[in-house]
Amino acid sequence: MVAGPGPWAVRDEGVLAGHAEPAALTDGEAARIATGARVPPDTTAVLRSEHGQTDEKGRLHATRAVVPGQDIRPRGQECRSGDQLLPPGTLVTPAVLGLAAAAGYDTLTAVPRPRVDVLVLGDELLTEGTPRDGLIRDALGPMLPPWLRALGAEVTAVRRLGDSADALHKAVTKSQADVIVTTGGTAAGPVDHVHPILHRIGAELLVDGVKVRPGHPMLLARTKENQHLVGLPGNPLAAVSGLLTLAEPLLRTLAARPAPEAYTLPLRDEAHGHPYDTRLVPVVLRGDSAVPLHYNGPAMLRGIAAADALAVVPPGGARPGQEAELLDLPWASAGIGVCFT
Ligand SMILES: Nc1nc2c(c(=O)[nH]1)N[C@H]1C(S)=C(S)[C@@H](COP(=O)(O)OP(=O)(O)OC[C@H]3O[C@@H](n4cnc5c(N)ncnc54)[C@H](O)[C@@H]3O)O[C@H]1N2
Ligand code: MOO
Repeated sequence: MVAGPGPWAVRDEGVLAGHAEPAALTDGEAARIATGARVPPDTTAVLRSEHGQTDEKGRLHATRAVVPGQDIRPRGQECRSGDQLLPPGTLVTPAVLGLAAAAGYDTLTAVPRPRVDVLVLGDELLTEGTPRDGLIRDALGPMLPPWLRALGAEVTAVRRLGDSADALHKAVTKSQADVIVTTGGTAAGPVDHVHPILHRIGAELLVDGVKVRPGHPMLLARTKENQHLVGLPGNPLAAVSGLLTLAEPLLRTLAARPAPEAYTLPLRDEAHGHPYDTRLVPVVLRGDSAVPLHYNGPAMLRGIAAADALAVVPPGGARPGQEAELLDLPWASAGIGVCFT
């Protein structure tokens, strides 16, 4: 850095970052300075080393015009004491953490991620190998935790409970999570224990079935103060349906996050509808339209695994070109908060 017009006599001692305030420069004086070091009082400008030349007497000459203040970062350039850096309700992204630290915050007051316990029900579920002898692979145990994390949850437990009513009762009553997500057991079969257990513990059923396909047996209950249970149907795509329409708004509300803007796109092809209920159909987004995918049956995952979104198809179906509301999948929208593992 230099003080006054050149050429300058160069001080022996340079200035490094992280040290005490250096002595003031006097007119006609220059000193070497490291990026990030404190600029001494009365400095006119910083001259980059590649823009200066030293003559045989050791004096420094600028090889291009020196603009007063150049390469000196003034105090308060980005913010001043008392400035509001971000509005309340901002999601704490990695960049927000960096900004907070840079601005000198040691702690941040934040709404924590809701804690979710996942309870996977079903005696027929295998955790490895190919389906055999009437047993099938558990598709929801691997799918739900990263998906829930992408929706802003902290997954505190994933437990496979088989079809034991006692195990379910114990797991639900012992859970300290904000949200319990169960899979399977929502229907009225002999080993469908979700309704009976909710009844037994005196839970308040807030949503008991939804006019949507797949997923119509999905349910939402308040199990105790500050704890909810989302009952996802066992059919894997039905579970996705409940995840995006019951669990997602609940988690978002608990995390004090705003709802995403609703949006529609025209469907490229016809989408078959249910006669009375809304259907959710996996689609890929191509240009300005949504293309319905095959393999969209309640037990299927091939469609959703290739999809960008679920299209909301009204009762009766949708014609080609008809606008459909879309529910984005977290990885397709690449929204802030996406964190899969
Ligand atoms: N009497 C009625 N029965 C059923 C109705 C109905 O309205 N009345 N609805 C059907 C529909 S639709 C659905 S969806 C299912 C929902 O039943 P549950 O939530 O009780 O689910 P399960 O019977 O436990 O399982 C259904 C299906 O999904 C398979 N499954 C379960 N868990 C998993 C998993 N983790 N990974 C992969 N697949 C899973 C399970 O083997 C069954 O095939 O109820 C119908 N019945
Ligand atoms: O609603 Mo079930 O979810 O059709 O499979």
